[in-house]
Amino acid sequence: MLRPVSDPLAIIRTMSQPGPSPLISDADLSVDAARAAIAAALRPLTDTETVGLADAPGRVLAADVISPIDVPAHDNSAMDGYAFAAADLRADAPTVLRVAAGTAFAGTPHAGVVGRGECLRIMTGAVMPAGLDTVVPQELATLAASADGGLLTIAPGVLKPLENRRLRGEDLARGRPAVQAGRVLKPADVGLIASLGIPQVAVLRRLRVAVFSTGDELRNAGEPLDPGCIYDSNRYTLLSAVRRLGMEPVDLGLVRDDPAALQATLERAVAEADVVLTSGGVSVGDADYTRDLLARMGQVAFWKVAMRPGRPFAFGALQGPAGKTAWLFALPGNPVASLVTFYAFAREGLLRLAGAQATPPLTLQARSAAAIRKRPGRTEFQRGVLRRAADGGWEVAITGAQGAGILRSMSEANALVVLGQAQGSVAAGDWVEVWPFDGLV
Ligand SMILES: Nc1nc2c(c(=O)[nH]1)N[C@H]1C(S)=C(S)[C@@H](COP(=O)(O)OP(=O)(O)OC[C@H]3O[C@@H](n4cnc5c(N)ncnc54)[C@H](O)[C@@H]3O)O[C@H]1N2
Ligand code: MOO
Ligand SMILES: [Mg+2]
Repeated sequence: MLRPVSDPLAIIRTMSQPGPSPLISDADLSVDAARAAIAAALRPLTDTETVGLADAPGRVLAADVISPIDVPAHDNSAMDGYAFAAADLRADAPTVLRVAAGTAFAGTPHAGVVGRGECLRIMTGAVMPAGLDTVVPQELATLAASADGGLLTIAPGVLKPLENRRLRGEDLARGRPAVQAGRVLKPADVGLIASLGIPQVAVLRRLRVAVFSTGDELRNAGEPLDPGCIYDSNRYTLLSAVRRLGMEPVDLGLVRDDPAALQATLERAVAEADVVLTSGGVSVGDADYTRDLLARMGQVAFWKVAMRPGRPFAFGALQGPAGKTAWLFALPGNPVASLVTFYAFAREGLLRLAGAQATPPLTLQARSAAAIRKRPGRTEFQRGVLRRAADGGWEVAITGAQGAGILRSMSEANALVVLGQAQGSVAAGDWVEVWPFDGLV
């Protein structure tokens, strides 16, 4: 069993000391203040494990990888052609070189000596023979037979000295950091580490994220739909989002609107995971028990954010019966609000806990394809399709009705359109901020 490395309750307590802190307030926090508070509270886990390179993509590197060798390990040819000494290259007249015996292949260095006035047949990646420093690609030279082998002619001006040679250590010199701790390893990182001859790396252990849905009306897909009920979508949305972030989802299923059942599930979630993601029951309805329970089982930093959708969103920490603690993101029940608050808050928080470096959403500016009505006061996250306009620039179009329960609007979208708290309506052609979904994975 891995131990939690930071104490969520202690951190939340520090944040909630009397003073200018905006936390533990019932007023709506701005999106930026909520994000900053979450970032300030969370400390990355430090438990590490070793994985082979094949299992490394998507994992968070735990320590800098330092290159133990020069890459490449030797000067080598960048082209198939002929190697020779730059001192033999003539700028004003054809360069004529005698072709020495043998060939330098990648993996089989040439053993002989190549003298001045000579060249050697060489393949891409082959070690540059001693004394040679320039390669002419075969298509830029003419080979003619001669009595003692062959003669190579290079016309003036087709090549500069030292061209087509790759230097030892030019990719990475020995002792240099190759990949830094905190990197979420992508294919190029894994390849770079392999190029250093390192077969396994230390990564942070996967963050465990418990997910459950609350509500008497919820049924699992595959079950009959009783009157007044709906199928649970949030749990599948959130489990997918957690998995896409490379973390370990813990599926705790459906929980009825019953305080005892909810408490039992929360306690199990705290025992089994680093983070608990709930959806539903955080508003003010008569069956919204999550909020009160959270306040009893832990500390809640804030309840409400000045945003649409997603206003009833809570962040805090929970303590289980055995003293174990876990972070809590209580997301609103409306399906769009649930995923928007995941993207706006939970995603970055989870990545930070997982030890990943700089993780804000990738944003860009796009022109709005049509007018968008908005009142100042809350940040709005509308769902949009980002595409290239006729002039080649980015354009975004809203995906129809934007109700917080219309999950289709999110499914058809490939981006969120983020309209700032103070902003009013947008005219067609105005620039708006966009968070492409690809940058949120
Ligand atoms: N008087 C007020 N009522 C509401 C307010 C408010 O400020 N004052 N806020 C509204 C907003 S905004 C939202 S969002 C919701 C949040 O409600 P809860 O988080 O308490 O969620 P529930 O009441 O449990 O459900 C709301 C809605 O979402 C559906 N739902 C819930 N869970 C799921 C799920 N796993 N899969 C699919 N759909 C789900 C649920 O059936 C309800 O329709 O409160 C507003 N009310
Ligand atoms: O979070 Mo609510 O979605 O604003 O309806
Ligand atoms: Mg409710």
